[in-house]
Amino acid sequence: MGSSAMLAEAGESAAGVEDGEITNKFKDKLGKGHYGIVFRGKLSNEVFVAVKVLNDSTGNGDEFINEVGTMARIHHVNVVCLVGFCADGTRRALVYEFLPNHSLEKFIFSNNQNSNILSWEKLQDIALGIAKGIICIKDIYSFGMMLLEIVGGRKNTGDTVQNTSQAYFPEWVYNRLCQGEELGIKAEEEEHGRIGKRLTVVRLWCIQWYPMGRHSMKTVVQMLEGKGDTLSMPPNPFDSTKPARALDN
Ligand SMILES: Nc1ncnc2c1ncn2[C@@H]1O[C@H](COP(=O)(O)OP(=O)(O)OP(=O)(O)O)[C@@H](O)[C@H]1O
Repeated sequence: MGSSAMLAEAGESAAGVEDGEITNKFKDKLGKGHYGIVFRGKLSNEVFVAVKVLNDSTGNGDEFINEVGTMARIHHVNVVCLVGFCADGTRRALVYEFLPNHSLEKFIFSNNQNSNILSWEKLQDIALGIAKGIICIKDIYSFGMMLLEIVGGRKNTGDTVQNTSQAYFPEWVYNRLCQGEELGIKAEEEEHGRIGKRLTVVRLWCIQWYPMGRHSMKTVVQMLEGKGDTLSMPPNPFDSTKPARALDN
């Protein structure tokens, strides 16, 4: 299957992932995502890596190999670099460069109101950086869901949001926007309110029911950069009756 090709480039073998040599027998768990558990590891050249051991998978692995192929072609400063992978029957693992600064999640969902809270400008920069990074995997929907977490994860304390979880519901957000009502975005400055609204509108464009109704990542980048008159109101994302067409150039 050629599963060790990339690791070989890094001077490693797939067996080193499987038998836990790279991860010191899977001792140091970094976290858990939807697709598996991530362990800290070290290659023989002393380079730290993060090894994501995927949940039990089915199928013959073609999809996995295709996915790896796509990820391996992405080289962007804003996207974590895939160092290698391992595929042995249904056991699969991905090896990434190790990122020491924790995940975005930690900063978005921090319980401490005073520390680790990212400014709206920073959040916008991060969203833009990610959009530029994935401009060629075109996963617009996932990007929209991530924006949902970025905006909704902020502590919304305005009177308009009785229940902070409302900010997570795109339908609620969409209706408020249509009625020109406040989104309950906590913003001390007018500009911050504008950024919050911009991120919200972009995310609604990204999660349109029909893929053809979603904006391209190129347009998303322009919207996030605030270029031109690109911040038009999207159709109702949940209206599955009429396929909307995005107004991309
Ligand atoms: N390259 C990495 N370097 C350091 N830590 C990582 C790395 N990748 C993942 N982690 C840690 O492992 C955790 C789980 O990551 P994972 O990519 O599996 O899921 P996620 O990004 O949280 O969400 P999702 O499952 O939706 O992709 C992260 O929150 C982070 O703490």
